[in-house]
Amino acid sequence: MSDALLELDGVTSGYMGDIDVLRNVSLSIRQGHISGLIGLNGAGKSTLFKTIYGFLKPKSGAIRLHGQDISGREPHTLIDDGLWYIPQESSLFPYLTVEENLLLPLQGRRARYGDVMAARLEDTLQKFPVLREKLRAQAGDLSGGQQKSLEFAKAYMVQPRVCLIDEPSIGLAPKVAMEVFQWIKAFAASGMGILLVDHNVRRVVSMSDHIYVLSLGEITASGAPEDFQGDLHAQVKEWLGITF
Ligand SMILES: Nc1ncnc2c1ncn2[C@@H]1O[C@H](COP(=O)(O)OP(=O)(O)OP(=O)(O)O)[C@@H](O)[C@H]1O
Repeated sequence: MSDALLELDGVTSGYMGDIDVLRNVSLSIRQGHISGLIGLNGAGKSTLFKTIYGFLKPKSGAIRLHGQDISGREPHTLIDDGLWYIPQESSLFPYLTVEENLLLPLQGRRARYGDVMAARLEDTLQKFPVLREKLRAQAGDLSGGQQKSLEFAKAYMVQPRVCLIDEPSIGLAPKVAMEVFQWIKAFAASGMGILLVDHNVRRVVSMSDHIYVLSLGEITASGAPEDFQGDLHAQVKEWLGITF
């Protein structure tokens, strides 16, 4: 039996009719591991996230979370089963305060979180101190870096078993981006399984336990980071099928 938390087995998916954006994609995410996904613009990385998280229903193949097939399940039910998604675009409610944004996912799940909500909030504010002084501020009034902190703090509040993270460093100053990568490492160190996409390929390769290369909707290479060291620039071109 596989020890993967999340597993894709031959998944084919797309937005309309007979146009397949993802073709026969198989990958797995293990506890405490970062799986890095790299690919050119338009390769299908965001489509892969949307398919796993239930926004798109696979045409074929299976997506298993803790061994259960979740293909096509509603996103909110996946949260209950320990899956969380930090999308490239904001998932915050801009007119709610920082505190309301943090508590919202837990308030809808009182049976699970009712007893731990206050302690979880305090723990989260210790991990993300910048948010403590902004608790009563509207999320939409925060800077870009603070909003990204809030996205990760929200995930920390829920403490999922698997976290999908799409382009977390895009548009951030280098210092803030470094902080974001530290949070991701801390998430994995706490036992979370991570699927990470970022345009900073060198960073993704250096911090992942396993790499997948997605090219035109197909996984064209995969392996341990050691297999991906050396002349990264030339290798990336080869994996992605770029010839000049
Ligand atoms: N809502 C949609 N409807 C139809 N086609 C879409 C939709 N979203 C994306 N696509 C198409 O699916 C393909 C893959 O796009 P996707 O956004 O998944 O790629 P990506 O690897 O995440 O690229 P990027 O790095 O630019 O975000 C592209 O050809 C894109 O035009």
